[in-house]
Amino acid sequence: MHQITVSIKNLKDLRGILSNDEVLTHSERSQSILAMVYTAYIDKSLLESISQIILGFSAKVTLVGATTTGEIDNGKTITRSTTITLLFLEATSVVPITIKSELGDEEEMAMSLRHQVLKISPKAVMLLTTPLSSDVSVLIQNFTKESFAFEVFGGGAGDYAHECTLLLSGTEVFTSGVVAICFIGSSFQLKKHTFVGWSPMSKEMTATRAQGNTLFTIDDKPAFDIYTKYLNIKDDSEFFANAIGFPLLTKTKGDYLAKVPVSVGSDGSLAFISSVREGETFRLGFFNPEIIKSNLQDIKSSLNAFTPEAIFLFTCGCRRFALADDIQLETQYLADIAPVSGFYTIGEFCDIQGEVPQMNLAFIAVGMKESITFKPHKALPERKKKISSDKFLTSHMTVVGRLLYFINVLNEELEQQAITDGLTHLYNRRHFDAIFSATIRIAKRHNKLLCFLMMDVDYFKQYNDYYGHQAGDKALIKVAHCLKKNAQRADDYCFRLGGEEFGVLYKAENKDHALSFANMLRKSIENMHIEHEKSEISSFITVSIGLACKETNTISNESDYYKEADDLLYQAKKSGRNRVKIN
Ligand SMILES: Nc1nc2c(ncn2[C@@H]2O[C@H](COP(=O)(O)OP(=O)(O)OP(=O)(O)O)[C@@H](O)[C@H]2O)c(=O)[nH]1
Repeated sequence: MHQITVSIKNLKDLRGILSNDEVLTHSERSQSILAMVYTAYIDKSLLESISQIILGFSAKVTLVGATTTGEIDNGKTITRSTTITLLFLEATSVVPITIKSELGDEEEMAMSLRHQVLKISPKAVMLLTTPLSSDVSVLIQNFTKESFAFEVFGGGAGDYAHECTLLLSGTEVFTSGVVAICFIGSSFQLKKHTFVGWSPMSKEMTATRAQGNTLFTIDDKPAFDIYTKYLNIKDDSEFFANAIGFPLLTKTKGDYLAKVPVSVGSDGSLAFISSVREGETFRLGFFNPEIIKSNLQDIKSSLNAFTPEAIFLFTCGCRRFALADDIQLETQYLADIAPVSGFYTIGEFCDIQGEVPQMNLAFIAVGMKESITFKPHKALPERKKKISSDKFLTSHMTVVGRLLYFINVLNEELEQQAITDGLTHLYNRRHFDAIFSATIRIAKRHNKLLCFLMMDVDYFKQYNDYYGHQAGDKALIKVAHCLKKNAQRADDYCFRLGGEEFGVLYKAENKDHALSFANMLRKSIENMHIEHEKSEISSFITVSIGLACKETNTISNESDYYKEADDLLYQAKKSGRNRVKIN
């Protein structure tokens, strides 16, 4: 395998390149040639002329191309240009599959693509898509819905004006569809890496209303609020450029995926280029040069050990805005391992543990080789300028990074304090109010019984009067500790609702289970044997419990549900204390 990339200014340049000795020699030796054209110009006739020349060069050529928001020429980021990459393959064949489409038939397009790809069993499939005129998330999700035994990677064609993108396949130039380049051959090998390089900084938030690529509400408030409230980003012509620095980060398979909002709707909704799921949680992220540096170093050592013969980069156009001139450091970083080509995308993707998320802001590096004979690792040449001492980590960025880190930690501490009761360290009443409605809403999606338990310490006034207020505090801490110790499942929540009153929210298979759990809590408290001489029903501290269990679809009103548990607690007290009353 051998890769040559050149930038051309005109068709004469292209003809010159195709007649140079290096190209002719590799062409002769090759079984197939993949020619890729990446161009900033949304110019159909330019692509058609390029196609005529390249296809006329050799019958071995498979020609594909895309418009871009930046091109990569031997690792160098260049803009407003046209690059031609020729990948000479000695033992691999390349089969292109081209599907043109209209908006809305992505599912059909995906099925047809899948059917055609499966027939030829490729090792890897590189996809070029048209994100401005088709829903790429739907295409990719359906294409990879069932298991697949090939690697997938690629990116969306770009356009500086975000108006129209073009794909090229053979002699065809079109605005909507997909081109799949299938690599077939037993000696073809590939290694992919991806990272984002933005770090989370805010509290976790939930997409409470979303459909398709539109996010309407975050934590039940208009989604745009988070950009105005926390970042002072306005809904003006600069919105996209400002929001790039602060995308929403979702955690997927241990790593963060970034989603950058592209525009704001009149209802305060945010539009993205990939879909947003209701219930999805995320944090606001910030651009973190330290993470980028360390990810690049990891990729470099992994790719160096793989000894690729060519590297393709699919890197999000947004990275160029955020990294500005430093972008060169990122794309050139791998160029001393193998020739690096590629382009800046609108949305990029690659398979991660069997799934292919549509990414944003990501950097994808794909190393390829054909040789199966052992090659010793190339010792990495010393870079004249080490990445750790370069512009990536100017003192300014380090300070900003650390300040953000500080804010983050502070944020977490404040958040924890705001929801915790100072005496018992259980969740406080305020957090109960937030969790109670959220639990009811989320539980509606499951079929379990939701249980709300209200608990009150018996004869606690007498306890305080006899043992003193401080001893009373200690007793409350012990009761709280006992609750926490016994209610440990991920969706058990214990609260101090106020004074000597506690609440537990939990789920159960049925009422019998719910009741025995409540009785277990009650007995555990009595079994702590906290002496209570003034109790009329026991020698130790005991509690009374009201327990309201509900099928979640029968809860129409939170306050009625709360009152039901409260009334049951009252009945437990009235009927003798140290007992559970269930509905
Ligand atoms: N030590 C201490 N006492 C508290 C705290 N909060 C509330 N209390 C006391 O808890 C007692 C609650 O008394 P009551 O509401 O009369 O109830 P009770 O004595 O437990 O009687 P029953 O609930 O009917 O069994 C009051 O004396 C409050 O002052 C606290 O944080 N620490």
